[in-house]
Amino acid sequence: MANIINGKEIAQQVRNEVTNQVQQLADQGIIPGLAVIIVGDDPASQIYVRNKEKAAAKAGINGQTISFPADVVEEDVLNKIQELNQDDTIDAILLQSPVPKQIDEQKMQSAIDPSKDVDGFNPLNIGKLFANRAGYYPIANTPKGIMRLLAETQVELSGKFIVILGRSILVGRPLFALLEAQNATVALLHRYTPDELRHNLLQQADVVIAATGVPGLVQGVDLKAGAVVIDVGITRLPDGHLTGDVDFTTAQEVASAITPVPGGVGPMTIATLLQTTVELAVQHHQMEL
Ligand SMILES: NC(=O)C1=CN([C@@H]2O[C@H](COP(=O)(O)OP(=O)(O)OC[C@H]3O[C@@H](n4cnc5c(N)ncnc54)[C@H](OP(=O)(O)O)[C@@H]3O)[C@@H](O)[C@H]2O)C=CC1
Ligand SMILES: Nc1nc(=O)c2c([nH]1)NC[C@@H]1CN(c3ccc(C(=O)N[C@@H](CCC(=O)O)C(=O)O)cc3)C=[N+]21
Repeated sequence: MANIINGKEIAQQVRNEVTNQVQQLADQGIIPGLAVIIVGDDPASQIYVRNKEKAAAKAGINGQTISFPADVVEEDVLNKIQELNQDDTIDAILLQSPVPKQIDEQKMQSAIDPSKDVDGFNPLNIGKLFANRAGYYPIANTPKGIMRLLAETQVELSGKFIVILGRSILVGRPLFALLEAQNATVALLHRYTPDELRHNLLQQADVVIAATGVPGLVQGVDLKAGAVVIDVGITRLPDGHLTGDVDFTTAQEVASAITPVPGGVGPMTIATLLQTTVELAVQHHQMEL
């Protein structure tokens, strides 16, 4: 039976670290500022944004949410981003995904000042990540949180074979770069990966990270005995429950460690967002913690 990785507990540890850092900054008269922009009324996005706002307030971060109606014109969002770029009280800007069709998400991501880009979506920051550059730059929080989960669970990465399912800029792609930088051999799978190839690669994987939003994509029989399984997927079932991409019941019989949904990667994403916000504030004020 697998060790169930307690994401909630590790996330709480990260949040305690962040709260301490915020207190140190407060002693110098600095309050980190996080602005979250949300466009439209997607209920799932609304919940995430509310969670982020609550978590920021609890840590002593100045969180503000800017809501636009679903039919907002692109120029209004762009103007808001430019205003926040200029605002000295704001250290971190997040544009909640997805956005309605009339908004060019990539254009918005490029407009966010790279030094306030808390999602790490600006091409400058993505380029640094893929070049494995030294020095500080923001990295997407879900992948960054997963790296912390793996470190806290003492999962060896160097020389291991890792399969990532899903190649989004939010999860799969940055994870590929982070894991490869730790000397793992990484396969990045997607919708066009043939089923047979997916099964073959999964059989060999020491670590499996599923981030597709396809419930049940990974079953216990797919896994190598002792594999570490990280389930990023979140799908709300008709009965209101949340489920991941991994069939937890069969997978936990084969895996050596596995993250649950909820209570695994999700809480780490929120905690890491707060951590990155504080890091950006430290950078802006040229301080060290
Ligand atoms: N726990 C957390 O903190 C977070 C959870 N999530 C959840 O993770 C999941 C993924 O999110 P996100 O990356 O934003 O989603 P996207 O929809 O942007 O990307 C999904 C990815 O999965 C791939 N995919 C779809 N079907 C299959 C399949 N059958 N086999 C292999 N790959 C497949 C897609 O391939 P292709 O590129 O070819 O279309 C795509 O690359 C969602 O459930 C989301 O809710 C997301 C962010 C944070
Ligand atoms: N620009 C941008 N950056 C993001 O990081 C981003 C985004 N857009 N759009 C949507 C996804 C999704 N996401 C999650 C955040 C928290 C939980 C989370 O807290 N999950 C908890 C509880 C979930 C619940 O109960 O609803 C859990 O899994 O235990 C999940 C998913 C961030 N995302």
